[in-house]
Amino acid sequence: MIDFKLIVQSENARAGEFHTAHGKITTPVFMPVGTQATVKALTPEELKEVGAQIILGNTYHLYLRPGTEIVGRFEGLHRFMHWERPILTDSGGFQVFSLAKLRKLTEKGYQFQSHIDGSRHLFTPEKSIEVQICLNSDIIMCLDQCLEYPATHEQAVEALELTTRWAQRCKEYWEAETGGLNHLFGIVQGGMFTDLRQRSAEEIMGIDFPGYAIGGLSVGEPKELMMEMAAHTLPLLPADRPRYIMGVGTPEDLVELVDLGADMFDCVMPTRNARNGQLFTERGTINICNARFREDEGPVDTSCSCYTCRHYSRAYLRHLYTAREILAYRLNTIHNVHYYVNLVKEMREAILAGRFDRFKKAFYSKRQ
Ligand SMILES: CC(C)(C)OC(=O)NCc1c[nH]c2nc(N)[nH]c(=O)c12
Ligand SMILES: [Zn+2]
Repeated sequence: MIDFKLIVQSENARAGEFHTAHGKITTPVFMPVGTQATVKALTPEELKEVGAQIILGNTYHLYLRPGTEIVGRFEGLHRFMHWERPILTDSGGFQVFSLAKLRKLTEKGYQFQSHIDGSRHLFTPEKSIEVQICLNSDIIMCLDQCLEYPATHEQAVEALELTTRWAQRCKEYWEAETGGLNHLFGIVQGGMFTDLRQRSAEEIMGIDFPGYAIGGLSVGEPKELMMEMAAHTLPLLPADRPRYIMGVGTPEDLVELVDLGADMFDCVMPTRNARNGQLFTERGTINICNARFREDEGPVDTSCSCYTCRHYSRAYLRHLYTAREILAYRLNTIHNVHYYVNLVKEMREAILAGRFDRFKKAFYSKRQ
C-alpha cells in the first residue's frame, strides 16, 4: 500500500510525501510531460537541475512506438531513457481519443487505428495495465473514458459507469500481476455534473486505490466550471491518499487547486509554450518574439534562478527564437519547467511555514 504522509494541512492546502520504487515524492508536485520517453528538448540531467521529481509518460504512444518489446529489453523506461527518478504513465484513454484515427469505444476496450502506421489495435483495461507494468513505471493509471465537452448528463453517466467497470478490471489485473511493485491510481470522471462527480468518486473509492486522479477537466470548459468540479470533488477523496488533477493547468490553476487540496499535477503548457516562445514569469507570461525585447539585456525573470535566466538575456532568447535556432527551444523549456517546478516547491514551503494565504496574495499581487 502507499505510505502517503500528510505533513501539514493549512485550510485545504496540503504538504505531503510518499515513496515509490524509484524514490520519494514530496507534494504538491508538478510532473513535466515526457510523452515519448523524453521531456522534449531536455536531457535527464537538465530535468534534475530544474528540480523535476517525477515525469509523465504515455502508454498509448510508447505501446505504438517503440513498443513494449524494445522497452522491455531495458527492463522498462528508466534504463531506456536514462531517468532514474519516478515515472507516472497515463493509461492511454484520452490519447486514443485525441490522436488515434477510426477509433471505436466498446465495453471490451478502445478499438483504434495507429496514428503512426494505421495498424489496428484493441486497447483493453488489462492491456493498458500490462503495458504500464512492462514500462516499469512507478505510478500507473486506470484506463478510463475521458468525456469531451460539452456532454449531456446521460453521456456523462454512461462514461462514468464504463470508467468504473474498467477501473475494477484494472485493479483485478494489477493485483494478479504485480501486487504492489507500483501504485495504481483510480480516475474520477463525471463530466461537469457535481452529482455525477460525487457518484464517480464514491464508485472509484469503493474499489480502493493507493491514489486518486480527477480526469475529464480542462477539456474546453470555462475555468469557473473546472474549479467548481474540482472544489466539489477534491474534499470527497480520502485525505490520506494523493490527489492528482490530470492535464491541468496554468500557474493560476495550480495555486487555486493546491488551495482546494490537490497534490499532483501534469500539464504540457510549460514545455509546449516554451516551443511557441511563450515564457512564464512571476508577473505573467511574455512572448519572447515581441519587438520590445530586441535590446532587452535582462533575464526572462529577475526573480528566477534557472540556468537560462542566469546566463542569457531576453534579447538573445528573442534572437534565437526568431531565427528558429534549436537552442531557443532548449533554453525556453529549461526556464518554463523550472518555473512550474519552483512554483509548487514555493507553495509547499509556504504551506509548511503556515503562510500559504500570504503566498497566494503575493502571487496575485505581482500579476496585476
Ligand atoms: C483535452 C486536454 C488534454 C486538454 O485535457 C484533458 O483531456 N484533461 C483530462 C485528462 C488529461 N489527461 C488524462 N488522462 C486520462 N487517463 N483521463 C483524463 O480524463 C485525462
Ligand atoms: Zn528562468
